[in-house]
Amino acid sequence: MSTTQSALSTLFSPNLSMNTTAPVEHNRTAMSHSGASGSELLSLLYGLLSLSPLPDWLNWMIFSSLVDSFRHLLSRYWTSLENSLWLTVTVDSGDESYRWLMYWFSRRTNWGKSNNIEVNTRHSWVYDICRREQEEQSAQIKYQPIADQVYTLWYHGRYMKVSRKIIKSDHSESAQLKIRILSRDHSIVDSLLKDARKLFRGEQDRTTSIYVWDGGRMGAFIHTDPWRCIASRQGRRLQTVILDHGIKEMLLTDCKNFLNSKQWYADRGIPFRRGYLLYGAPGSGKTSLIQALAGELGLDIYIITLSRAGLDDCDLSSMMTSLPGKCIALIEDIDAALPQTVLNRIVPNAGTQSEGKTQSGQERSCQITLSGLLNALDGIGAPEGRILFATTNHSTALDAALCRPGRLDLHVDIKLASKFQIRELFKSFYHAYSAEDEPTRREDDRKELDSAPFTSPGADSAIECLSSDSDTQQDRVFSGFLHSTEESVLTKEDASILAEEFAQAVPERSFSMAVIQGFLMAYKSTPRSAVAEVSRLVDLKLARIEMTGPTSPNIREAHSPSCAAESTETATTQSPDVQVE
Ligand SMILES: Nc1ncnc2c1ncn2[C@@H]1O[C@H](COP(=O)(O)OP(=O)(O)OP(=O)(O)O)[C@@H](O)[C@H]1O
Repeated sequence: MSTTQSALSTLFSPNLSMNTTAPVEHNRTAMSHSGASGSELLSLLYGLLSLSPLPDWLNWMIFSSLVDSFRHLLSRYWTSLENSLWLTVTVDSGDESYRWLMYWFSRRTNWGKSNNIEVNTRHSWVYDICRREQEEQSAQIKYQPIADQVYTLWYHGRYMKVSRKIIKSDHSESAQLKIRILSRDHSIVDSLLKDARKLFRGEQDRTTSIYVWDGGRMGAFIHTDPWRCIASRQGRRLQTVILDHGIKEMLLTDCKNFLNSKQWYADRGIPFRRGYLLYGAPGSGKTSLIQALAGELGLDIYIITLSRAGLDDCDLSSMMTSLPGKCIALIEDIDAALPQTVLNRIVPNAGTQSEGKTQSGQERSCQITLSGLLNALDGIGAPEGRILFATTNHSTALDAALCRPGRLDLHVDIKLASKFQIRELFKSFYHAYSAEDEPTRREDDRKELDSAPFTSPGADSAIECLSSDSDTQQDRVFSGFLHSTEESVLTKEDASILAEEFAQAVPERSFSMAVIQGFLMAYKSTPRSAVAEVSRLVDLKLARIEMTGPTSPNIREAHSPSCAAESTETATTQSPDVQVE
């Protein structure tokens, strides 16, 4: 047997020994394992080549190319056969459904049984829910598929393979989920996506997640998602935010109308974005209102911290473009983050007026320019569908270009507490549903507590340390209201009567809701004392809160002249259905 013939038999079957010097008998025996068709074909080729007048080396070349083509054909045939049997779905991490599916997979019990598992706190939306469940119900933490590992599972009686691949490029990193289902029925994919979405949304509806931007980095590691979930919790109820009549309702309706108007915007070629500026004194409820609205609208909050060290226009732009389709983007204290030079043009020392929100340290590291911010808000890459909320204690410090419609469409003045707010806050402190349920016990408790002289240590010391004119700064160990641990519940009627008395005594628009809340906190167990002692609140030096925002109507149009500088841009009112006071 020639060397060529031996090589032929070796090449034909990959399972055979690559030892070309092995005896023919051995190779023949081995070949018999590769099946009758293989050996017949080999014999045929062998016969043909032995007749060939060509030299051995040429025969060998012809044969190897023939075998190669055959293999190639076979693998193509096999792939198309496989493709016809399997449905393959690939989902990129940028797509919303990626999250649904990752969450759905994290809930499959077989991840927990696998030897290779990954707990990825980066996708902390998934992780947070699991953690919360664990805390609340002692449930087991679920895991997600590790990268480059194939997992198998059954879904509705269909066999399924799942793998996750990390795709790296020079500057970015993303992930791709590949799902293969042994089925030819496309409806199984629909069903899987619907199930995953339902599970995800069902969980999401109950919570508001708060995200911060970290550029996809966590320590030295680069991750796919630049937003990190820092908290996932039940949204604050809108009823617990007490504002003057109509403000909450107006904002909620406006947000809802906006979210339902996607087609309307598309038809007119208007960018589908909406911005709100909430301005007013510190502690008047701006952040609380945004949280409550997010809960009511079922949206997550993405916090954009402009004062983040080293953040520049480029980062800001990628921050904005990486926002998901539907969310609330929140820029708190938008004035405090802008460079001093921008603010000084309008309000000298604006950066130092805000209580506790001076720009010290920030201005040095802040590399955001006004034009960078303007472009990020409604530039070419700015995402559609998002709602932007910006808060400030100095609305007059903001550049008119920033306040114009399209960037901050609606401006709402959240003022210091009105009589109505004071009354309602008082009621919410001392009236609870349980009062009706167990009137007798509560009434007894109340009588006992209220008949006692004013002894609440928290209230007493807080008032002592805050009210005395002779107090020197050095003598004070703390300032503020101590929190009383006990609480008292009044009947609805009693709560209303006392609330009225309390509201009468507190001057309107002089205190923020946060200050009044702090005061009442010290009297949790003694509502009557809160009323009796209210003059001490009024006398507080602490109450010298400077209202720096305009005192004009609560809501103003975005192109209101109260935006300090004249804008050279053309103001276009986007939504005709805005109710302007
Ligand atoms: N209108 C309100 N209704 C109910 N609680 C309020 C209201 N305003 C403020 N509070 C309470 O005061 C505290 C501070 O409120 P919040 O952070 O929402 O104020 P803010 O206006 O965002 O303040 P800042 O401008 O300093 O960020 C919270 O504990 C909140 O519960």
